[in-house]
Amino acid sequence: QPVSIPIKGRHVFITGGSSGIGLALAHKAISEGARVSLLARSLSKLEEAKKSLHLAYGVDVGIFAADVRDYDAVKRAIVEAGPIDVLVVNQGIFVPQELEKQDMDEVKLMIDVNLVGSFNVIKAALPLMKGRKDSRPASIALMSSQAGQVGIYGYSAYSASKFGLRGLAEALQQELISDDIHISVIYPPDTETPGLEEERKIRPKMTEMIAGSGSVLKAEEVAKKTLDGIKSGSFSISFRMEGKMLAIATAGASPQRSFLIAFFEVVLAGISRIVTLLFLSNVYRSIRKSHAI
Ligand SMILES: NC(=O)C1=CN([C@@H]2O[C@H](COP(=O)(O)OP(=O)(O)OC[C@H]3O[C@@H](n4cnc5c(N)ncnc54)[C@H](OP(=O)(O)O)[C@@H]3O)[C@@H](O)[C@H]2O)C=CC1
Ligand SMILES: CCCCCCCCCCCCCCCC(=O)[C@@H](N)CO
Repeated sequence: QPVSIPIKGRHVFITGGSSGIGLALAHKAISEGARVSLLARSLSKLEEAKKSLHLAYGVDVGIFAADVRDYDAVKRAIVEAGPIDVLVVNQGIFVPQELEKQDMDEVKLMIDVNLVGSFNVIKAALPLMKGRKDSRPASIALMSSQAGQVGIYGYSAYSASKFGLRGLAEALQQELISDDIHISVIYPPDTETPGLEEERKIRPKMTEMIAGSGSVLKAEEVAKKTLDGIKSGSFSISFRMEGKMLAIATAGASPQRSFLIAFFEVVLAGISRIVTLLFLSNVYRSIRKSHAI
């Protein structure tokens, strides 16, 4: 069934909203008339974001300094922020490294922030979302990554944390559909953000080669397409041709609201598997060459 989730005049709560994709989403949501709240750890970065948004649109956003790993802090922030109509669970960290070399602390950090932290945010927001006065459709959007559709060299913990979001989203959609709460999972490729800048300094050559083979998007483009997808209640939100192909190749058991896209998923299933196998054969050939096996 088609659904439309209004943004104008509604409360959009964005975790990780002080930087990168989350901040670009805040700009976009405000430009469409939403009331926006931002949650992140660093108060100074939140205040900077608040200032830039006030400068751009003359409105004040709510800012809440909390670590998504701290359920009580997240709960306090969400109760203070008030009922949420669109929740964007966007926070995420990514420390790419071969697992053999990576500290388990870093593995746990990515799982705790990207996956368990997302559970904390959703658990804290759900009671207020289900009991919302504004009975129009609501949305919970989870920021995944193409690395949440394809496991990539150097991203073992990161991909695991992002693949986990998909299982969470598919289960949660079945639990919340009767409350008119619609789930979206967003799968961006590399996106120009402060996070990517940091990541590029350390990611293994092979990771750079594979991730770099896809598009590199501006945060604004990701924000625009994400908000459009949330408004139309799209369960999977992907970007550019390779992202659309990847979404078809990894459609799995995700729900599909659009008959047209479902038609393409069926008709293009075979070819998208062929393209994926070609992509993978390239990847393994490059790995063999670089390890001179
Ligand atoms: N950039 C890219 O190439 C891609 C990014 N993504 C995903 O998009 C999302 C945003 O990434 P991006 O904008 O690049 O990242 P940035 O590093 O630019 O921003 C990350 C945001 O998350 C916040 N954050 C980090 N850790 C925590 C925490 N423990 N608790 C609360 N907030 C936290 C940061 O604020 P603070 O540090 O103050 O807490 C910041 O606001 C992530 O989920 C990422 O996986 C997906 C595909 C591509
Ligand atoms: C049928 C389709 C064929 C397959 C083509 C797909 C190409 C996949 C490349 C994977 C790119 C991973 C980007 C990770 C971005 C990210 O999340 C990091 N920057 C950290 O945030």
